[in-house]
Amino acid sequence: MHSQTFTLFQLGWRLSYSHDLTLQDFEAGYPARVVGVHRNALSVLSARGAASVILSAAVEPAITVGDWLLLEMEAPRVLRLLARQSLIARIAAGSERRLQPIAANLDTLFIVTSCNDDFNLSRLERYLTLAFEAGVEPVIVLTKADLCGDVGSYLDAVRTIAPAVACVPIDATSTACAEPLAAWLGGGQTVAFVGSSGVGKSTLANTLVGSAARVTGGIREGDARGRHTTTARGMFALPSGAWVIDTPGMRELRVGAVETGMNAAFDDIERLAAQCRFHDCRHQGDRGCAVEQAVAAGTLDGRRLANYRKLQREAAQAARSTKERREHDRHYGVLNRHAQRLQREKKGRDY
Ligand SMILES: Nc1nc2c(ncn2[C@@H]2O[C@H](COP(=O)(O)OP(=O)(O)OP(=O)(O)O)[C@@H](O)[C@H]2O)c(=O)[nH]1
Ligand SMILES: [Zn+2]
Repeated sequence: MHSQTFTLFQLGWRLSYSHDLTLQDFEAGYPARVVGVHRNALSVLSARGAASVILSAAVEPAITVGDWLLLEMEAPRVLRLLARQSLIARIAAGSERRLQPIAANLDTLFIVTSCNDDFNLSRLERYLTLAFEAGVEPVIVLTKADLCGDVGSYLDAVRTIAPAVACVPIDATSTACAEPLAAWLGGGQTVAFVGSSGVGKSTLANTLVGSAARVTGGIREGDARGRHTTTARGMFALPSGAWVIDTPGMRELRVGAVETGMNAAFDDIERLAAQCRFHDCRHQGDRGCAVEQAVAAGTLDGRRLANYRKLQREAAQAARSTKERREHDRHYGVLNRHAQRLQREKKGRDY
């Protein structure tokens, strides 16, 4: 897939990963980054070039795109999964509700929405929560700005919910959009896109691949492989040297809510809550509630509070399901061991 070799820095290596490695580790193995996850194998890139690592049952099953691994010096075998700097995980579909890693070691999450009916503050709050929970810097990308007569009002609206988050209006179809996003697309930086269908995620990725290709001498211009890159599943390099993680998991991300992310995404509400008269205030008709007073005074949007409550309920629900699952597993494990013992005893009698 990638014929070039990359330096560790180009692959997104950070000094902090070295802190996770001992001298023995460096003697026994070398770091490699996961760029593709297949049923039985991983595609990795390292300073040695591209390699395929066969997954054995013994290997950690939760390795995901973007992960850094320590590979054995002699054969491409996984010695260890290095501690992640950030991780986007989702609650797996189905009744089990396991946390499934989707993308690791991202620097930036581009939250993509358009300057039209797709624009929805509650959805943005969800994505912001997700980014903060994952430990990734969010950047809000407002596409279709070229079709909108009043981009300023969208920027103002974003400012009311996330004054500290960068918000960049663009025309995703124009190569000019690479410039305002350049700060997050430097060499060795890793990004991913989230957003509803039709907001321009693919368009933006294609433009970023295409525009820079043209700048760097047209190597990819008209080359079918260049186009193909953006639809490949996994992690691919932009000509700017940044990495984009684009996997089915990323596209199907269901935005759940989790506490750490909520504290960051709703820090204004958290700060108000600290001023409520009772420290166990539920902010629902409780006496001396600073949060509800702020809504009454018009300094806090009632919609935002309602969304906060909704995400809190979902987080509580998810936590409950995880606990129930653990109890179910434990119960099932006991039953299973019991059945196995009965079978062994029966066998013993048969001999
Ligand atoms: N004028 C204009 N059109 C845009 C812009 N961004 C996206 N589009 C158009 O919107 C349509 C949908 O864009 P896509 O890139 O397919 O959207 P997506 O987010 O990848 O959608 P999914 O693949 O369904 O998740 C395409 O026809 C794009 O050309 C923009 O900034 N300006
Ligand atoms: Zn309160």
